[in-house]
Amino acid sequence: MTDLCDVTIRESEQLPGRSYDLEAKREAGRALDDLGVAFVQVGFPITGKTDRRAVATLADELEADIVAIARTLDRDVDAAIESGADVIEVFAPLSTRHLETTLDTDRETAFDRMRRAVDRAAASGATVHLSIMDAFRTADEHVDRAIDRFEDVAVVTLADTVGAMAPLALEQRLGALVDSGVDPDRLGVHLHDDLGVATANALVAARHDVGRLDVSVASLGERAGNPALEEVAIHCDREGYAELGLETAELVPRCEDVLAALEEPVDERKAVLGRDVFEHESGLHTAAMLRDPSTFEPFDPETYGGERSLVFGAGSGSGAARALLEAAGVEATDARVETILSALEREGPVDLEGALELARDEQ
Ligand SMILES: CC(=O)SCCNC(=O)CCNC(=O)[C@H](O)C(C)(C)COP(=O)(O)OP(=O)(O)OC[C@H]1O[C@@H](n2cnc3c(N)ncnc32)[C@H](O)[C@@H]1OP(=O)(O)O
Ligand SMILES: O=C(O)CCC(=O)C(=O)O
Repeated sequence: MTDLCDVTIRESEQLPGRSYDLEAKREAGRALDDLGVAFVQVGFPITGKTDRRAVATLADELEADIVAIARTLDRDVDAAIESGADVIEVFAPLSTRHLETTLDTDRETAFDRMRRAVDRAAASGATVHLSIMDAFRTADEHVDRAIDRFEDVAVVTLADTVGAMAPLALEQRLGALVDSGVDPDRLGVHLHDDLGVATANALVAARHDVGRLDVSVASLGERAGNPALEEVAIHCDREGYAELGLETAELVPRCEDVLAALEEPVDERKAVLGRDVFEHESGLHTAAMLRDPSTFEPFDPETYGGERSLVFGAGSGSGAARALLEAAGVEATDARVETILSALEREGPVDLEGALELARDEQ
């Protein structure tokens, strides 16, 4: 079993110019809860009372465990404790690059600060997760040491902070960790999509049965975003990579609810959620799909609460016209096919019902 951690609210708000009010976060959180996501990462309480209130409110209202993030600083951990988060996720880097530029300290001091922050968070009674930023540009030995040293935290997340990881490399790294005896249930993975393979990477992690997998609706998140929740969910459902515990029949509408709550548009061609993805107009495709929709679709969108639409018009061919006449119960003579094609060209684009109406008129 892999628990999904939805990071949409926290990650998407880091995009330039974004700010979501409490009501938007509550609505988004409710939709994620209905979907059955195990963790919802809501905010960064040290940033101010808006995030503290959002974490506190959602922790009260949702079934999902609410995650608040904190640097390895007492004030960050205290703010996360005060917010009442179910999970305090302490994050810090161990890569040489980040130690020099972000923390301006040495690795041992960074380890000591992690220990202090983790102990402080744990003393509050909250569950503690630890996220190693930039983990895949960090020498393996340091990450391995963190996994080993922080055996007391429920999950150690490895973050591909800049989205530089490739699926085969991730496969090797996670495989090596599991082969060396690390319990995958203790591992989390946080990925970014800068090189367009975040979902592929997430599937690699799911196949390794990691305990926590971070995703976001429609990939919303810093820069190119994170693995798309909906893509990961459908792959896992179809291929059996991991049991995610989601209400998959509600997947599309609940993701749409999250986007509506945050007033975030989705690209028309975005896989699964984009408007164009299950809309078909070209003649050869619609002709075949009238007989069997699976000809040009990887899955029936209704399985996940979505819907397909067929569009007819100038791009329709005689195959589609014939199939429309057959579906309307009208004999498909050559003359009728010609008439239908002219009607579609004149009236189109029309939806399936409109096209069937034209076909029935031929009776
Ligand atoms: C996981 C991520 O993506 S990080 C989340 C990014 N989100 C945001 O930045 C949210 C908006 N940010 C903010 O509101 C502010 O930047 C705050 C409240 C987070 C921090 O504000 P401030 O502490 O005043 O300063 P600033 O933003 O410059 O933070 C830099 C400090 O954080 C420290 N720092 C950064 N990461 C860490 C870490 N993981 N652990 C400990 N310290 C850290 C730096 O060393 C630096 O310390 P210094 O001030 O002693 O030099
Ligand atoms: O893993 C996390 O949630 C925090 C770290 C992060 O967002 C990142 O490194 O990209």
